[in-house]
This record gives sequence, structure tokens and C-alpha cells, in this order.
Amino acid sequence: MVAVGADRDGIEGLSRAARANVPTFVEKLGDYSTRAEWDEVISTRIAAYEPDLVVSAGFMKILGKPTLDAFPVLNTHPALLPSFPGAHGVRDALAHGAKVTGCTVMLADEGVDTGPIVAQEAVPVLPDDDEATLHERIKAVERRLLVDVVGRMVREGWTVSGRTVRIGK
Ligand SMILES: Nc1nc2c(c(=O)[nH]1)N[C@@H](CN(C=O)c1ccc(C(=O)N[C@@H](CCC(=O)O)C(=O)O)cc1)CN2
Ligand SMILES: NCC(=O)N[C@@H]1O[C@H](COP(=O)([O-])[O-])[C@@H](O)[C@H]1O
Repeated sequence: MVAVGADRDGIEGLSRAARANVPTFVEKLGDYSTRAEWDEVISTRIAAYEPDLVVSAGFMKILGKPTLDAFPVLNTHPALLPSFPGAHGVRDALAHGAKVTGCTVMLADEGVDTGPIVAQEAVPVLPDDDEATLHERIKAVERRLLVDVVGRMVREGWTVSGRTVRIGK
């Protein structure tokens, strides 16, 4: 892991990175007069670390073309896409009365959670679940799935053909 970036301060991921002597950066959208400026700055900050792969985990901003054109971006979403995309996937699945939800690891594109899917895992919705209990159960799966997928992608590489992502040669 070459760096950890965020769009706001006070993120546990930033603190954990600092404790591990991993470089960090914060770029707040509100510090820029246009979103296009922020998009460019985010891409420039990432480029300074020359990553092979950018991982979005709890990053709650849509990344613009400057970043997407420069790096592969892997995102983890707490629902089984294409169901329940967006910033509130857990709440929306619960409100819909879903009996099964889960998490999705996908390669981000210019849309919102529309990129090609790399991996998914189902998580049951229990009768007494609220958003917090369901989200915590999903996060436990996400953390394992994301680490597994990132490890395999960086070790084995990956190909994208249309909407099909294959890890390995
Ligand atoms: N280009 C992309 N960038 C990102 C994607 C993506 O699919 N394409 N996924 C997100 C993560 N995400 C869901 O997995 C997600 C996060 C945030 C939003 C959203 O509506 N954000 C608003 C602001 C919300 C806020 O500040 O509270 C926004 O960006 O204006 C939708 C989906 C990571 N980036
Ligand atoms: N649409 C993006 C989205 O909802 N991302 C979700 O934010 C959570 C962050 O958890 P954390 O704060 O415990 O790292 C994760 O469940 C991640 O999938």
C-alpha cells in the first residue's frame, strides 16, 4: 500500500495509515471552486504515488475522468449490484424488503456503481435487522472479499472484456 487518501479529515483509515508510516493525503471538495478542479487535484495527488491499483473503500465521492483515465479504480459497495447502487445501498435494500443482499467489488467507471463486477458475496437480511446491524454484517464480508480480490488482482493481473472481469492470465 503506497498511500491512503480521503476527501475529509478524521478518517480512521488515515490514522491507521499514519501509525503504519504510510503516506496520506486529504483533498476536500469544498476547498475548490469547481468539482472539475477537485477531480484534477485528486488525480494529481494519486499520481504522485504511482499506484498499480486504486482501491475505493468507503470513499463517498464519485471520482471523475482524470482519475478514471489514469488508474484502474476498484470499489467496494455494500449491496449486490446492479441492485441498490449509490450512497445508501444498505438502507435501500432494507427499505425494499430484500431478504438477501451482500457486497460487490467492481471496477469503477464514470457512472455510479455501473462498472464491471469483479466479485460478489451474498449476505442474508435477518428479520430484526436495522441498517446498522445489516451493514456491520456486510462489512465483515466486504473486508475479507476486498483483501482477497486485491491480492489476487495484483499477483495475477486481470482482464476486462465488455462487462466480464477475469483475474489471472
Ligand atoms: N466514478 C466513480 N466513482 C466512484 C464510484 C463509482 O462507481 N464510479 N463508487 C463510489 C462509491 N459509492 C458506492 O459504492 C458511492 C459513493 C458516493 C456516492 C454519492 O452519491 N456521492 C455524492 C456525495 C455524497 C456525500 O458526500 O455524502 C457525490 O459524489 O456527489 C455514490 C456512490 C466511489 N467513487
Ligand atoms: N456506495 C459506497 C458505500 O456505501 N461504501 C461503503 O461504505 C462502507 C464504509 O465502511 P467503513 O466506514 O467501516 O470503512 C463500506 O460498507 C463500503 O462498502
